[in-house]
Amino acid sequence: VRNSLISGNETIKMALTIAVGGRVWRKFFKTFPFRSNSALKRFPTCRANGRLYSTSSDVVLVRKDEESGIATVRMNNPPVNSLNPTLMVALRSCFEELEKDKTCRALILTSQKPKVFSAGLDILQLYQKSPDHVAQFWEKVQDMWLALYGSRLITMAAINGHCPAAGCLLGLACDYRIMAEGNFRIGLNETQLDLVAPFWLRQTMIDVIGYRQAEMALMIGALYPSDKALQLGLVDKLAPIEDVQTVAEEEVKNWLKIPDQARAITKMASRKPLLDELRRRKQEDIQTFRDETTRESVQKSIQQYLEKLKAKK
Ligand SMILES: CCCCCCC/C=C/C(=O)SCCNC(=O)CCNC(=O)[C@H](O)C(C)(C)COP(=O)(O)OP(=O)(O)OC[C@H]1O[C@@H](n2cnc3c(N)ncnc32)[C@H](O)[C@@H]1OP(=O)(O)O
Repeated sequence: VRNSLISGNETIKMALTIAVGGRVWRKFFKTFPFRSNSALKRFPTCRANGRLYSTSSDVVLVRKDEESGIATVRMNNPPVNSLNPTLMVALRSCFEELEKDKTCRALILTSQKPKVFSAGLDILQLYQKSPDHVAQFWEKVQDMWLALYGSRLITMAAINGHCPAAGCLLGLACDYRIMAEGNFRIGLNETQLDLVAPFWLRQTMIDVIGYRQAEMALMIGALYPSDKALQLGLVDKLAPIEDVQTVAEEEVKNWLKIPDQARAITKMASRKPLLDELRRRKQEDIQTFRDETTRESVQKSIQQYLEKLKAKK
């Protein structure tokens, strides 16, 4: 239903707007200008082009190649890039700054620490916290996702290690996923923590791997090794861990041959309904998360999960 609505409404609306050169079209180009520039720069924190790309923390490192317009965004929150408020705010802010940068055309998201892309949400932020705390926490998850999933840029996940839960959420929000070969796992294992993936995350999983596989994967909270993930279409390509970044750059260069406008409009045509739905249901989604995670039985499960993580050593 969602897909037919997209083609039936959004695409026609967009095509008409393009044809008659209406307001939405002009607004689109005002919001998403397309250009590129020159010179390679490396930045220790979130600075690129002398401009601040994120918060003052160094949990996100950005390097932008001015010639190609490709920005590499590295998560740098040791030991496992768990998504705490600082990292999520920094990522969101970085995505938004790159979005505004007229010379930026593509974004590669990866981890500064090979072997773990991201361990997902910081579980400690969900344990024995006040309802207000978890509500604010969840809004940061939503905002980070909205900025990445709704980006006009080519977004590529260079998954150089484990990628569970909200790590996978980040990967699914990108346009293309390259994952390290070997004993690394990816998936939405929320049910293992007694959590239920929200509608928008569930939908992106369905969109990427199809209904039946997504339904099963979500129910059992499956974490797949990278070769199985490739087979399912959860990732698009595998590479040796040391080559993931290079392969991502090569792939982006292929995508850059496609005119930005047509690519970005096509992407928005398929993503806008889900983006709009989350924007519309944001408060309801926050309430669900707050009520679910603070439930006694869920708190117990989170506690047990944390104990299992510690006992692993
Ligand atoms: C209505 C409800 C809606 C809910 C929707 C929620 C959507 C998303 C949910 C989530 O993302 S929940 C998080 C799920 N994440 C996981 O299950 C991953 C758990 N971690 C691991 O499996 C492993 O850590 C790893 C990623 C495979 C890496 O293994 P490695 O051996 O390299 O490191 P560890 O020794 O396991 O960990 C080091 C250190 O970090 C702590 N830690 C690991 N993951 C997390 C985490 N997600 N949050 C907080 N802390 C984490 C781990 O306990 C270790 O701590 P120390 O023992 O060193 O203190």
